[in-house]
Amino acid sequence: MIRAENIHKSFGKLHVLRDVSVTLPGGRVVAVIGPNGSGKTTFIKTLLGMVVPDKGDIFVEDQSIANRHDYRSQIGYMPQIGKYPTNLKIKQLFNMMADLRRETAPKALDEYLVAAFGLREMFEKPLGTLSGGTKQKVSAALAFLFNPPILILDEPTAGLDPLSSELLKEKIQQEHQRGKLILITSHVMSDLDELATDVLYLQDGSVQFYKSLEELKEETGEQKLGRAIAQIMSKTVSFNNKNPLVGQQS
Ligand SMILES: Nc1ncnc2c1ncn2[C@@H]1O[C@H](COP(=O)(O)OP(=O)(O)OP(=O)(O)O)[C@@H](O)[C@H]1O
Repeated sequence: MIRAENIHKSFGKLHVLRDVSVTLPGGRVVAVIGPNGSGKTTFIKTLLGMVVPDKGDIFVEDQSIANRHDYRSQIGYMPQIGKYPTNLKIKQLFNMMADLRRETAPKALDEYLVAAFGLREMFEKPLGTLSGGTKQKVSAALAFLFNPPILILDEPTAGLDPLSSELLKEKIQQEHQRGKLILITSHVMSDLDELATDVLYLQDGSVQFYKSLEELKEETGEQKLGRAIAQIMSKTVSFNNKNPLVGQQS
């Protein structure tokens, strides 16, 4: 379980997170949704300790993460864009991660995605030579490798081909069935519709709502998450204010 309490974060004058307080329990798949720039990645990074909040605290399994890093072994993280040393081979990256995790890693690694994505056949390839989609596969396989109880996936299916995307979604569903907490940010509403149990909606760095998918669909009268979100966004975003063409007629 993760608990965020009154998280604030600014970059210079830009207030990116405003008083974010949420509890993310085990056994749930929470979709973190919001317009571009609404603070989703920044929020995720505060949970990982990659961004330090200006105010507020985060608890993982009831322990504050302030000035700690050991809790990170409980989290598998798939970044939006994996940045790896270009000359390192896939195999070396996996060995290096296993080495770093030596003390906390389980005896049996979860190599399901390594096999499903055929990564072993590419083990000798340097990371700098991989296509964007293959890099995504490496990031996904690493996130699941140490069988962590919490998974944080930032745009996990972006750049994956349809088969790989299905394989990853199947894996996410399996891990959900095993009671893990899974956080996903994505702009692909159809994926979230299949995977999410709850929706955390951020707008300008504030929590606009946090509710179950079922509740959201019931309230909006929509059967699809995409339509439910579009309905909410159309109420919160003033189209005319954002439309550069409005008011330009002479
Ligand atoms: N390190 C940083 N320094 C300065 N500004 C930053 C930094 N990280 C993020 N921002 C700004 O904070 C805001 C929120 O960014 P963030 O990446 O969290 O949004 P997001 O909701 O994940 O967006 P998207 O949907 O486009 O991925 C943006 O305006 C971004 O430019």
